[in-house]
Amino acid sequence: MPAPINEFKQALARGDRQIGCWMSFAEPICAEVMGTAGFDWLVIDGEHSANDVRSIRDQLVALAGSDAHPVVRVPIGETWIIKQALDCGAQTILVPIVESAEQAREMVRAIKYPPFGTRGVGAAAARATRFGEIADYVATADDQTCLLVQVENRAGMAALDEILEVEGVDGVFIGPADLSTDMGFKGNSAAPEVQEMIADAVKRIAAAGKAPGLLGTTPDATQGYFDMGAQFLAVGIDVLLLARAARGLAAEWKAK
Ligand SMILES: O=C(O)C(=O)C[C@H](O)[C@@H](O)CO
Repeated sequence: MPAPINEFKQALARGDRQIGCWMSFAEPICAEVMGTAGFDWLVIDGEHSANDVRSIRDQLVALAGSDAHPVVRVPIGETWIIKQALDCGAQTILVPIVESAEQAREMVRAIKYPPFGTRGVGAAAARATRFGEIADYVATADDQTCLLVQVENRAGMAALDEILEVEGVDGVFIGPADLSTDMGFKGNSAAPEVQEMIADAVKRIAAAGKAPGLLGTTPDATQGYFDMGAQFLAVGIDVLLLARAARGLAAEWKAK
């Protein structure tokens, strides 16, 4: 039995648009609810949410019955956390703050087994192999792992062309919040200068045959990124969905 097919990776390779959502509650039951919504992909955010490897694992379990593909964002691009996420059953890894082609190559190696890669071999007892049931996992997993790197500051943008030449990078996510802050537009990813840089990066990513990705947290921003051609596009964050709905409901009934 081979490793599960990564249909999200295949969709990106076909050029299909994939609509997703960020998950920041760091709670399995919330992931299970989000898994019923109909998104193509869902981010388990290990960078800006109170996630650890156990909660990441538990959210992967919660999404096992969903058609939404789980994307695990690790807190930082380090091999030890990536191998833990992969052994927990993640197949798609999102790495924040990638600033060079060498860093991107290191991340590609981290999601692949030796001799090409550096991923540690501990799958026999891991959830990734269904605890040993997937006998051919180690031999077949590399084709199903998917690497998405985040380019989200001026250094990364300066290295974007070299990053795009790295084989094994499947997609490049532009982080609007971090990019705008690094560009000097703190809290203002809508600044024309930021939007111009994002639009240019999306074109270059697509022209290189990689998938461009973005996250919009307001209708206008999301529509703008959709129109730019973002291929894997997150259209919201679970925490904001609840917070905004709750505030609106309270205001509606308290105003009566
Ligand atoms: O820089 C960004 O924007 C991202 O990487 C997404 C944020 O980290 C996400 O948490 C929304 O603020």
